[in-house]
Amino acid sequence: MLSVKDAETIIFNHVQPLNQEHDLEIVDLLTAFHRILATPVISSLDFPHWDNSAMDGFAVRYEDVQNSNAENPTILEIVEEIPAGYQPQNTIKKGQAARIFTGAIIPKGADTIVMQEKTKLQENQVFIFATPQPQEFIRHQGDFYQAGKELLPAGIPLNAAEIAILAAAQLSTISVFRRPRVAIFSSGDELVTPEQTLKPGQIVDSNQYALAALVKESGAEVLMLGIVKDNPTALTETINYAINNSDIVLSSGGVSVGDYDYIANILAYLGAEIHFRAVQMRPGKPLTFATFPNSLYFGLPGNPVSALVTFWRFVEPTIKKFSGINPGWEAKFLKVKSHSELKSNGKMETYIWGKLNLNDGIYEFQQTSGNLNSGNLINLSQTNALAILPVGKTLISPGEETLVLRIG
Ligand SMILES: Nc1nc2c(c(=O)[nH]1)N[C@H]1C(S)=C(S)[C@@H](COP(=O)(O)OP(=O)(O)OC[C@H]3O[C@@H](n4cnc5c(N)ncnc54)[C@H](O)[C@@H]3O)O[C@H]1N2
Ligand code: MOO
Ligand SMILES: [Mg+2]
Repeated sequence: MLSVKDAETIIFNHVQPLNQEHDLEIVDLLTAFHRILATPVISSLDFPHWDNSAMDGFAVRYEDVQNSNAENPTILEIVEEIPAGYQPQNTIKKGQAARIFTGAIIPKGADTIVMQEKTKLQENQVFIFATPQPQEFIRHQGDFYQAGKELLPAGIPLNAAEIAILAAAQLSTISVFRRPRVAIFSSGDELVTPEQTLKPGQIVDSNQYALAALVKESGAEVLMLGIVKDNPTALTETINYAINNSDIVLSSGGVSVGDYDYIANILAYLGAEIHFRAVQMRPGKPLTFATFPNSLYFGLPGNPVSALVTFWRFVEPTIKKFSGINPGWEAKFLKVKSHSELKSNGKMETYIWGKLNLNDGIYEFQQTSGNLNSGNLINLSQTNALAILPVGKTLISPGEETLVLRIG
């Protein structure tokens, strides 16, 4: 059976990220949050824009104050007060200083700031009680960034820091990648909506809602196509619509070997290239991956945990890579101590859901309580990690290290 690693390689090799020229949207600073920058940003401003003071104090000439101490303070004449936002009018000459505040422009002639705690102000004179370092507390023009260089590279998600940088650079129309469009539907004769009355044998289509939430969390747009009966005609119609109206299609159910599991046949009928129909993992074994000329298709297994585990392991990084995130679209794994005993039959790469708990600042994995059955979605609540036992590993004892995938 195909290993998880090989399945991942096949999938990610088929993900062609959004195009830097054609897949753009222009957004403003307030709507840019969590969008992906599509083109590199270059500013024509230096940061800082001009030499400025890092402290409230006095702008001085270093050579005037280089022998100052508490017993022999240097006394300078204050010729100007420079608050932030004010353009200094005077040049500081020998024996002179300017009163200055944090962020204000350094006046001509001055080369050093003495913080006010090391001074005493008396009328228009300042007593300097300590010798500063030359250039101390001056933030020089261009120290942080020089105009014309790359300020932000394409492919990064715009979080608070990046939005602050764009605002500071006065760049308020921002070119981001459009959101990928992900179609979702559920297949199964037994499925009803949360609003419908349950008849014997029926269950609620919870996968559609879970997947919609995860797709949104991954930064994509959701196209909800509802519940489709285990009926080849209805499924063909839905899949055909989905592949023509989205970049990525997620179905859940109908991918195993049962008589009513039609998905793979319909994909083949519609001309898909089916890359695999099973992966050596549990839960999630019947995961199906296929490609059409303009869309990627994931046939997720119907069991609620299997659908989510395969989403976290394969679909989330696919959406991120497709969105243009680069670098950093890959799934992130941590090595942590396991608090619980973790078991597997050793035949499949096994994903065990649970929590990463902080213990004295160190993460520990704790398996969820109750039944680890891929049909049991109840104990998925508040889980935030999947511990992974590789093929061949049957036991991880408490205190032993395990690999985990962070989720949510
Ligand atoms: N003979 C075999 N039977 C099964 C195998 C196998 O290898 N040989 N694999 C099992 C595994 S593993 C899984 S996982 C499931 C996958 O099944 P399907 O993807 O075909 O899904 P269904 O048969 O349609 O449903 C399975 C299960 O999940 C429930 N379900 C389906 N859709 C939803 C939904 N939208 N929301 C909530 N729950 C859903 C469904 O009622 C079933 O209980 O196959 C095993 N069988
Ligand atoms: O391995 Mo299936 O995906 O659990 O029930
Ligand atoms: Mg089935």
